[in-house]
Amino acid sequence: MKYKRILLKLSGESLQGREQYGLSPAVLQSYAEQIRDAAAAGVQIGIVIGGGNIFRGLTGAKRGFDRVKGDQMGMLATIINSLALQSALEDNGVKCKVLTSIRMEPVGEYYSKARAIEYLEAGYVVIVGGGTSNPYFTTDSAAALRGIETEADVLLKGTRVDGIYTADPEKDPAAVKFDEITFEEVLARRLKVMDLTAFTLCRENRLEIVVFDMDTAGNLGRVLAGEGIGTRVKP
Ligand SMILES: Nc1ncnc2c1ncn2[C@@H]1O[C@H](COP(=O)(O)OP(=O)(O)O)[C@@H](O)[C@H]1O
Ligand SMILES: O=c1ccn([C@@H]2O[C@H](COP(=O)(O)OP(=O)(O)O)[C@@H](O)[C@H]2O)c(=O)[nH]1
Repeated sequence: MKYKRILLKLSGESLQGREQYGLSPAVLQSYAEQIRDAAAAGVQIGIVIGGGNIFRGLTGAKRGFDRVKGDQMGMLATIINSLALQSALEDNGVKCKVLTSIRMEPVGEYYSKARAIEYLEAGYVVIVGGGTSNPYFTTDSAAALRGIETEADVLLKGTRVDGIYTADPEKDPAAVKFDEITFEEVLARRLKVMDLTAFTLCRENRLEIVVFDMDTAGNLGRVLAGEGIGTRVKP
Protein backbone atom coordinates (compact mmCIF):
# COMPACT_ATOMS: atom_id res chain seq x y z
CA MET A 1 0.00 0.00 0.00
CA LYS A 2 1.20 3.46 -0.88
CA TYR A 3 0.12 5.03 2.43
CA LYS A 4 0.31 3.72 5.99
CA ARG A 5 -2.09 6.20 7.60
CA ILE A 6 -4.75 8.21 5.77
CA LEU A 7 -7.34 10.82 6.56
CA LEU A 8 -10.36 10.20 4.35
CA LYS A 9 -12.78 13.10 3.86
CA LEU A 10 -16.24 12.03 2.74
CA SER A 11 -18.82 14.47 1.45
CA GLY A 12 -22.06 14.64 3.39
CA GLU A 13 -23.92 15.37 0.21
CA SER A 14 -22.68 12.14 -1.40
CA LEU A 15 -24.13 10.12 1.49
CA GLN A 16 -27.55 11.15 0.27
CA GLY A 17 -27.11 9.20 -2.96
CA ARG A 18 -30.38 9.11 -4.87
CA GLU A 19 -32.53 9.65 -1.78
CA GLN A 20 -34.54 12.85 -1.44
CA TYR A 21 -33.08 13.61 1.97
CA GLY A 22 -30.61 12.25 4.50
CA LEU A 23 -28.83 8.95 4.14
CA SER A 24 -28.68 6.39 1.35
CA PRO A 25 -28.22 2.81 2.63
CA ALA A 26 -26.63 1.87 -0.73
CA VAL A 27 -23.99 4.61 -0.53
CA LEU A 28 -23.24 3.78 3.13
CA GLN A 29 -22.77 0.12 2.20
CA SER A 30 -20.51 0.95 -0.74
CA TYR A 31 -18.35 3.23 1.42
CA ALA A 32 -18.26 0.65 4.23
CA GLU A 33 -17.07 -2.08 1.85
CA GLN A 34 -14.30 0.10 0.43
CA ILE A 35 -13.16 1.13 3.91
CA ARG A 36 -13.36 -2.49 5.14
CA ASP A 37 -11.04 -3.64 2.35
CA ALA A 38 -8.57 -0.82 3.01
CA ALA A 39 -8.52 -1.59 6.74
CA ALA A 40 -8.03 -5.29 6.00
CA ALA A 41 -4.97 -4.36 3.93
CA GLY A 42 -3.50 -2.80 7.07
CA VAL A 43 -4.04 0.89 6.31
CA GLN A 44 -4.77 3.07 9.36
CA ILE A 45 -7.89 5.07 8.53
CA GLY A 46 -9.15 8.31 10.03
CA ILE A 47 -12.39 9.71 8.59
CA VAL A 48 -14.08 13.10 8.63
CA ILE A 49 -17.57 13.35 7.10
CA GLY A 50 -19.48 16.43 6.01
CA GLY A 51 -23.05 17.24 6.90
CA GLY A 52 -24.39 18.92 3.76
CA ASN A 53 -26.97 16.15 3.20
CA ILE A 54 -28.68 17.28 6.39
CA PHE A 55 -27.76 20.90 7.13
CA ARG A 56 -25.38 23.62 5.99
CA GLY A 57 -24.74 26.75 8.07
CA LEU A 58 -24.59 29.13 5.14
CA THR A 59 -27.86 28.00 3.55
CA GLY A 60 -29.43 28.03 7.03
CA ALA A 61 -28.33 31.67 7.41
CA LYS A 62 -30.05 32.50 4.12
CA ARG A 63 -33.26 31.05 5.58
CA GLY A 64 -33.07 33.29 8.61
CA PHE A 65 -31.09 31.18 11.08
CA ASP A 66 -28.29 32.83 12.98
CA ARG A 67 -25.06 31.77 11.24
CA VAL A 68 -23.39 30.47 14.39
CA LYS A 69 -26.43 28.38 15.31
CA GLY A 70 -26.72 27.21 11.70
CA ASP A 71 -23.08 26.11 11.74
CA GLN A 72 -23.64 24.31 15.02
CA MET A 73 -26.60 22.52 13.41
CA GLY A 74 -24.27 21.59 10.54
CA MET A 75 -21.67 20.22 12.93
CA LEU A 76 -24.32 18.11 14.65
CA ALA A 77 -25.29 16.83 11.20
CA THR A 78 -21.72 15.56 10.71
CA ILE A 79 -22.12 13.56 13.91
CA ILE A 80 -25.34 11.97 12.64
CA ASN A 81 -23.44 10.96 9.49
CA SER A 82 -20.52 9.67 11.56
CA LEU A 83 -22.82 7.39 13.55
CA ALA A 84 -24.47 6.16 10.35
CA LEU A 85 -21.11 5.24 8.83
CA GLN A 86 -19.94 3.64 12.08
CA SER A 87 -23.06 1.48 12.00
CA ALA A 88 -22.46 0.46 8.39
CA LEU A 89 -18.81 -0.35 9.15
CA GLU A 90 -19.70 -2.45 12.19
CA ASP A 91 -22.31 -4.32 10.12
CA ASN A 92 -19.42 -5.18 7.80
CA GLY A 93 -17.26 -6.45 10.66
CA VAL A 94 -15.00 -3.39 10.92
CA LYS A 95 -13.88 -2.15 14.35
CA CYS A 96 -14.70 1.53 14.49
CA LYS A 97 -14.67 4.38 17.02
CA VAL A 98 -16.46 7.70 16.73
CA LEU A 99 -14.66 10.56 18.45
CA THR A 100 -16.42 13.91 18.69
CA SER A 101 -14.85 17.38 18.59
CA ILE A 102 -17.73 18.58 20.76
CA ARG A 103 -18.19 16.82 24.10
CA MET A 104 -21.18 14.49 23.97
CA GLU A 105 -20.42 11.26 25.72
CA PRO A 106 -21.92 8.65 25.41
CA VAL A 107 -22.44 9.36 21.68
CA GLY A 108 -18.67 9.22 21.21
CA GLU A 109 -15.50 9.85 23.18
CA TYR A 110 -14.13 13.37 23.20
CA TYR A 111 -11.51 13.81 20.47
CA SER A 112 -7.83 14.26 21.23
CA LYS A 113 -4.83 13.60 19.03
CA ALA A 114 -3.49 11.03 21.50
CA ARG A 115 -6.78 9.14 21.67
CA ALA A 116 -7.19 9.12 17.90
CA ILE A 117 -3.67 7.78 17.32
CA GLU A 118 -4.05 5.20 20.07
CA TYR A 119 -7.15 3.79 18.34
CA LEU A 120 -5.62 4.00 14.86
CA GLU A 121 -2.61 2.02 16.05
CA ALA A 122 -4.91 -0.53 17.69
CA GLY A 123 -6.52 -1.15 14.29
CA TYR A 124 -9.76 0.80 14.68
CA VAL A 125 -11.16 2.97 11.95
CA VAL A 126 -11.52 6.35 13.68
CA ILE A 127 -14.32 8.70 12.58
CA VAL A 128 -14.00 12.24 13.93
CA GLY A 129 -17.39 13.95 14.02
CA GLY A 130 -18.35 17.52 14.85
CA GLY A 131 -16.11 19.35 12.37
CA THR A 132 -13.54 21.60 14.02
CA SER A 133 -16.15 22.42 16.73
CA ASN A 134 -16.05 26.05 15.52
CA PRO A 135 -18.50 27.95 13.30
CA TYR A 136 -17.27 29.55 10.07
CA PHE A 137 -15.22 26.47 9.21
CA THR A 138 -15.98 23.55 6.92
CA THR A 139 -15.49 19.83 7.20
CA ASP A 140 -12.73 20.15 4.62
CA SER A 141 -10.88 22.28 7.18
CA ALA A 142 -11.69 19.73 9.88
CA ALA A 143 -10.28 17.00 7.62
CA ALA A 144 -7.09 18.98 6.96
CA LEU A 145 -6.70 19.72 10.67
CA ARG A 146 -7.27 16.13 11.82
CA GLY A 147 -5.06 14.81 9.03
CA ILE A 148 -2.19 17.01 10.17
CA GLU A 149 -2.77 16.33 13.86
CA THR A 150 -2.89 12.57 13.44
CA GLU A 151 0.20 12.68 11.18
CA ALA A 152 -1.56 11.10 8.23
CA ASP A 153 0.50 10.51 5.08
CA VAL A 154 -2.24 11.94 2.87
CA LEU A 155 -5.62 13.62 2.87
CA LEU A 156 -7.92 11.70 0.53
CA LYS A 157 -10.84 13.83 -0.54
CA GLY A 158 -13.52 11.48 -1.79
CA THR A 159 -16.03 13.46 -3.81
CA ARG A 160 -18.37 13.28 -6.78
CA VAL A 161 -15.87 14.52 -9.38
CA ASP A 162 -12.93 12.30 -10.31
CA GLY A 163 -10.21 14.87 -9.74
CA ILE A 164 -9.14 18.46 -10.21
CA TYR A 165 -9.81 20.02 -13.61
CA THR A 166 -8.69 23.18 -15.39
CA ALA A 167 -12.21 24.49 -14.65
CA ASP A 168 -15.32 23.22 -12.85
CA PRO A 169 -16.13 20.05 -14.87
CA GLU A 170 -19.81 20.28 -13.92
CA LYS A 171 -19.99 23.62 -15.73
CA ASP A 172 -17.31 23.47 -18.43
CA PRO A 173 -17.40 20.32 -20.60
CA ALA A 174 -14.03 21.27 -22.14
CA ALA A 175 -12.26 21.13 -18.73
CA VAL A 176 -9.23 18.85 -18.62
CA LYS A 177 -8.21 16.77 -15.62
CA PHE A 178 -4.81 16.98 -13.92
CA ASP A 179 -3.11 13.77 -12.79
CA GLU A 180 -0.78 15.78 -10.59
CA ILE A 181 -0.57 19.44 -9.67
CA THR A 182 1.38 21.57 -7.19
CA PHE A 183 -0.18 23.66 -4.43
CA GLU A 184 1.19 26.79 -6.13
CA GLU A 185 -0.45 25.97 -9.45
CA VAL A 186 -3.85 25.37 -7.80
CA LEU A 187 -3.59 28.84 -6.26
CA ALA A 188 -2.30 30.51 -9.43
CA ARG A 189 -5.15 29.01 -11.49
CA ARG A 190 -7.71 29.70 -8.73
CA LEU A 191 -8.98 26.12 -8.89
CA LYS A 192 -11.63 25.14 -6.40
CA VAL A 193 -10.33 21.97 -4.81
CA MET A 194 -11.44 22.72 -1.29
CA ASP A 195 -11.89 25.95 0.64
CA LEU A 196 -8.81 28.11 1.04
CA THR A 197 -8.54 27.61 4.80
CA ALA A 198 -8.37 23.83 4.37
CA PHE A 199 -6.06 24.11 1.37
CA THR A 200 -3.67 26.50 3.16
CA LEU A 201 -3.48 24.24 6.21
CA CYS A 202 -2.41 21.34 3.99
CA ARG A 203 0.05 23.48 2.07
CA GLU A 204 1.75 24.94 5.15
CA ASN A 205 2.02 21.55 6.81
CA ARG A 206 3.06 19.71 3.66
CA LEU A 207 0.11 17.30 3.71
CA GLU A 208 -0.41 15.72 0.29
CA ILE A 209 -3.99 15.79 -1.02
CA VAL A 210 -5.61 13.34 -3.44
CA VAL A 211 -9.03 14.27 -4.87
CA PHE A 212 -10.87 11.26 -6.26
CA ASP A 213 -14.33 9.87 -7.01
CA MET A 214 -15.39 7.78 -4.00
CA ASP A 215 -18.73 6.90 -5.59
CA THR A 216 -17.16 4.33 -7.91
CA ALA A 217 -16.78 1.07 -5.97
CA GLY A 218 -13.15 0.03 -5.52
CA ASN A 219 -11.70 3.51 -6.08
CA LEU A 220 -10.42 3.89 -2.53
CA GLY A 221 -8.43 0.68 -3.01
CA ARG A 222 -7.10 1.96 -6.33
CA VAL A 223 -5.84 5.18 -4.76
CA LEU A 224 -4.21 3.23 -1.93
CA ALA A 225 -2.58 0.82 -4.37
CA GLY A 226 -1.02 3.79 -6.16
CA GLU A 227 -2.93 3.27 -9.40
CA GLY A 228 -2.84 7.01 -10.05
CA ILE A 229 -6.57 7.68 -10.28
CA GLY A 230 -7.85 11.11 -9.20
CA THR A 231 -5.58 14.13 -8.89
CA ARG A 232 -2.62 14.34 -6.53
CA VAL A 233 -1.69 17.73 -5.09
CA LYS A 234 1.94 17.34 -4.14
CA PRO A 235 3.78 19.43 -1.57
N1 LIG B 1 -11.34 22.99 -10.95
C1 LIG B 1 -12.20 22.10 -10.44
N2 LIG B 1 -11.91 20.77 -10.49
C2 LIG B 1 -12.78 19.87 -9.94
N3 LIG B 1 -13.94 20.19 -9.34
C3 LIG B 1 -14.28 21.49 -9.27
C4 LIG B 1 -13.42 22.50 -9.80
N4 LIG B 1 -14.01 23.71 -9.58
C5 LIG B 1 -15.16 23.46 -8.93
N5 LIG B 1 -15.34 22.13 -8.73
C6 LIG B 1 -16.53 21.55 -8.07
O1 LIG B 1 -16.19 21.10 -6.77
C7 LIG B 1 -17.17 20.18 -6.32
C8 LIG B 1 -16.57 19.16 -5.41
O2 LIG B 1 -16.22 19.76 -4.21
P1 LIG B 1 -16.83 19.31 -2.83
O3 LIG B 1 -16.06 20.06 -1.77
O4 LIG B 1 -16.84 17.81 -2.74
O5 LIG B 1 -18.31 19.80 -2.85
P2 LIG B 1 -19.24 19.97 -1.58
O6 LIG B 1 -19.45 21.44 -1.45
O7 LIG B 1 -20.47 19.19 -1.94
O8 LIG B 1 -18.51 19.37 -0.38
C9 LIG B 1 -17.73 19.53 -7.57
O9 LIG B 1 -19.11 19.70 -7.55
C10 LIG B 1 -17.10 20.29 -8.74
O10 LIG B 1 -18.08 20.60 -9.68
O1 LIG C 1 -15.65 22.93 11.50
C1 LIG C 1 -16.79 23.00 11.02
C2 LIG C 1 -17.32 22.02 10.13
C3 LIG C 1 -18.62 22.15 9.67
N1 LIG C 1 -19.38 23.21 10.05
C4 LIG C 1 -20.79 23.32 9.60
O2 LIG C 1 -21.28 22.06 9.16
C5 LIG C 1 -21.86 22.16 7.86
C6 LIG C 1 -21.71 20.86 7.10
O3 LIG C 1 -20.40 20.66 6.66
P1 LIG C 1 -19.95 20.76 5.12
O4 LIG C 1 -20.80 21.77 4.41
O5 LIG C 1 -18.48 21.01 5.11
O6 LIG C 1 -20.27 19.33 4.61
P2 LIG C 1 -20.17 18.69 3.12
O7 LIG C 1 -20.00 19.82 2.12
O8 LIG C 1 -18.98 17.79 3.08
O9 LIG C 1 -21.45 17.93 2.97
C7 LIG C 1 -21.18 23.36 7.24
O10 LIG C 1 -21.98 23.93 6.25
C8 LIG C 1 -21.01 24.28 8.44
O11 LIG C 1 -22.24 24.95 8.68
C9 LIG C 1 -18.86 24.19 10.89
O12 LIG C 1 -19.52 25.15 11.22
N2 LIG C 1 -17.59 24.03 11.35
